[in-house]
Amino acid sequence: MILKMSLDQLRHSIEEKDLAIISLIAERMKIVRDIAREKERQGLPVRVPDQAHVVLERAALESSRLGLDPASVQEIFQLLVRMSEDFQEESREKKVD
Ligand SMILES: C=C(O[C@@H]1C=C(C(=O)O)C=C[C@H]1O)C(=O)O
Repeated sequence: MILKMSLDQLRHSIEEKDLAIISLIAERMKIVRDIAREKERQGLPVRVPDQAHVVLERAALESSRLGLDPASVQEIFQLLVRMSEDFQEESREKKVD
């Protein structure tokens, strides 16, 4: 079925998926904001290497299951974790000022 679609239609399908990915990143960051508040309340550090490791391992496993290159997907998740940690650091810095 996908073979019958024009290049424009296929690119439109990619656009829809790209927008969905961005939406999910925004949802992830909303959860990060709640986690940031809770960790600050409990006096816990922003960066938790063991938890980041769990996230990256899960990404690799799920990627392999779906036939994707795990190392490439892990790179994407490294970026997401960095974005999340940077956001948490910045929100703590803002409270100090
Ligand atoms: C979100 C958290 O904060 C950090 C960011 C993580 C992430 O974005 O997945 C994971 C671990 C922490 O380094 C957390 O502690 O769960």
